[in-house]
Amino acid sequence: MSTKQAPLTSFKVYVRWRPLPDEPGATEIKRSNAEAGDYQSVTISPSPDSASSSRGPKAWTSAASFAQVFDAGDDNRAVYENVVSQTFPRIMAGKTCNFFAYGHTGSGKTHTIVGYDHEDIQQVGLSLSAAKELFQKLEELNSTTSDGQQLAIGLRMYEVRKKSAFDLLNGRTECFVREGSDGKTHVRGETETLEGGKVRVRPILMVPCWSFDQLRKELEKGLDLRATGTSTVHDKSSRTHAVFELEVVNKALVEARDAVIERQSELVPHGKHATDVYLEENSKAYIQGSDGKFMMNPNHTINQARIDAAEATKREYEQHLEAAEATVSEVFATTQHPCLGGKFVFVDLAGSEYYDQKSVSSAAATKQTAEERQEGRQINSDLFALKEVIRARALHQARIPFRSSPLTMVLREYFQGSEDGYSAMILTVSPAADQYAATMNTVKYGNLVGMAGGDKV
Ligand SMILES: Nc1ncnc2c1ncn2[C@@H]1O[C@H](COP(=O)(O)OP(=O)(O)OP(=O)(O)O)[C@@H](O)[C@H]1O
Repeated sequence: MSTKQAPLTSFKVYVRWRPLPDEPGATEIKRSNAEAGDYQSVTISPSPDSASSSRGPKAWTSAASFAQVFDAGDDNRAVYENVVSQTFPRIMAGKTCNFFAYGHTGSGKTHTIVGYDHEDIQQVGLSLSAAKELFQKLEELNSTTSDGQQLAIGLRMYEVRKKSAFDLLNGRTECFVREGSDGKTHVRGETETLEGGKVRVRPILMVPCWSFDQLRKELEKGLDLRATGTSTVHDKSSRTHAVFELEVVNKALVEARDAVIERQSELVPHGKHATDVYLEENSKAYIQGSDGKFMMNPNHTINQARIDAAEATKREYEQHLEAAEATVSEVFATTQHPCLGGKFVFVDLAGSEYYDQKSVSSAAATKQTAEERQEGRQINSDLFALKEVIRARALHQARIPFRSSPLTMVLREYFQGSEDGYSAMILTVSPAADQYAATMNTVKYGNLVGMAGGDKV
């Protein structure tokens, strides 16, 4: 691992080499890094003599766009301590920090974000290590906090696939990604009709966890539901972007948010009734004459009192909703803990082999089904959109293209979550010679992202 730490700017990109896969005949590419100020550049070449060869892939050197480079010998703990741990002051101030793993299938994204060993602290992925350290900090605060204000970690886990999100803590329920009239992205499930005509649309479920063991068990249950497709390279290849969110919550916040969902359910039938009454009264007020034209119906007077009564009831329920929303704001305003609402977001992005589908060999492309090709195109456009969002933010552009893909729509809340939040991307790459093209594509993508990030614009 390079030991130098780049300053904590708004976006940083890291490179992580995985060990050479234990396969017969596996050979390594040549690779090196060079320091330039606080950052590093990476040089890769397929074999020691290829730089001078006139045929085949050549050596390639990135710009100095990487904050740090982790070697194959660096374990998850080392990555955690260098990438995530330093962001705690922001989380404890209630901000949002996002961490993305980007790389080719089998390069170590899931290994980095969640890990395959959930017990050994050296091996657990970044999300579990962050949960562990966060619980330690919350326990200290809880020791001097009254009962109702005790802090916990709210866990959300979902996968984004095509235009939907699948809630991993709620039986993989499909939720739809939409923009609301308030300009915010809403990720909500199917409409459920409840007793008394109430209509509920649930957001992604958040499970409050009061101990590390509880959180780990919930996470493992969610992981069992992760979709795995087939891949020519890695049979557990994920074709989805998996999002793991850890938010500092307390009982009052959980209850206040539940009350908002409840008040929204109650409002829906009254809103619908008010619209129905208005339309009914107005449609009776007009009749069609023999010439086909509409005219006032002389036998009907609009019952304005009926319309007003329905509107008044609707308004009453709107006020209940406004009061519930105000309670959520009040919980934040009156908390003794500024960390309330602080969020870690870890994203295990879909395989980078889908990025720039033009580079997929025709042999590999013909092996894909039509659905796989369509899925590949969507992943490609998600990853392109993510790069553009990061770029636009770094350049402080007035218009950030969050709407370009369902992935960036979902991520909007996290990017906008707090003004001085922080994001990092870890490029996971393989040193195997037969993965050279994939590695090159990953590093090139990260180079573009890293060039845009933080203070390098
Ligand atoms: N840095 C690493 N150290 C040790 N083992 C690793 C490392 N990176 C990956 N591996 C191992 O390689 C295998 C594939 O890794 P992983 O499942 O994390 O890949 P992935 O990038 O998430 O792939 P996919 O996109 O197909 O889901 C796993 O068995 C994992 O434990």
